[in-house]
Amino acid sequence: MEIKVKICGLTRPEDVTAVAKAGAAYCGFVFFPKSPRNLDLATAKSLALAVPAGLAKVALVVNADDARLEQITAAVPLDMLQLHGTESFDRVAEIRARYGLPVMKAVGVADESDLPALEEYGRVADQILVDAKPPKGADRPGGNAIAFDWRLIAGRRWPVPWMLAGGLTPENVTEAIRLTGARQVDVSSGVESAPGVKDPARIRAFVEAARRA
Ligand SMILES: O=C(O)c1ccccc1N[C@@H]1O[C@H](COP(=O)(O)O)[C@@H](O)[C@H]1O
Repeated sequence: MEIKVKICGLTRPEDVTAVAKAGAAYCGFVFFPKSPRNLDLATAKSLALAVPAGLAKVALVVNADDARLEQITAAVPLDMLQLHGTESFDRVAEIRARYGLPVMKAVGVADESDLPALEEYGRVADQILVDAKPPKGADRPGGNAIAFDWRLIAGRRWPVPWMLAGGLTPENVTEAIRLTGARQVDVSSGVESAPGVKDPARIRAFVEAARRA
């Protein structure tokens, strides 16, 4: 099975073109004001409408309440919600039932003690995103270009499909896939020329490197 790539944090129409051309499976739009990739609803809608069929559109939110989720899902055509905050098991299940979209729950990993949560969220979410835990004092829970020790999850499997994230780059993604056995990978910072500015050559290189694994 071919490795599926998600490129997260698109902000411009040319990013959509680059991601589609490179052959990624998912693209991500960030709705988190403290992120350099944050989008307003109008921009997100116009980007999403430009996404070709076959490239899944994912909205990344952080502890969003119902009012915010209603705004986003009403304005932007989407294929998946990515919950990247401290959403509880019940909240994940509630969002999944209420919005009619598959839900991917991000879980931060720094050491062994973080692994049981992956199993537990795997019982309520459609997919899990295995990401690095943010550093203390970070102003966002992801998108920090930080990797965790991939050996922690080598050979582990969960009840639902999962994606590897955190500090991935075109230079390290082949090794990350070989070590962890991931079949899906997610990147934001590693394919940028500056925070929030995607680089088409790095996007292409990332997808090619993931396929080489
Ligand atoms: O990208 C962001 O700004 C962001 C903000 C808040 C939560 C998550 C965010 N990004 C996600 O974090 C991981 C890892 O990103 P990186 O490749 O290390 O930059 C990825 O899933 C992004 O979608």
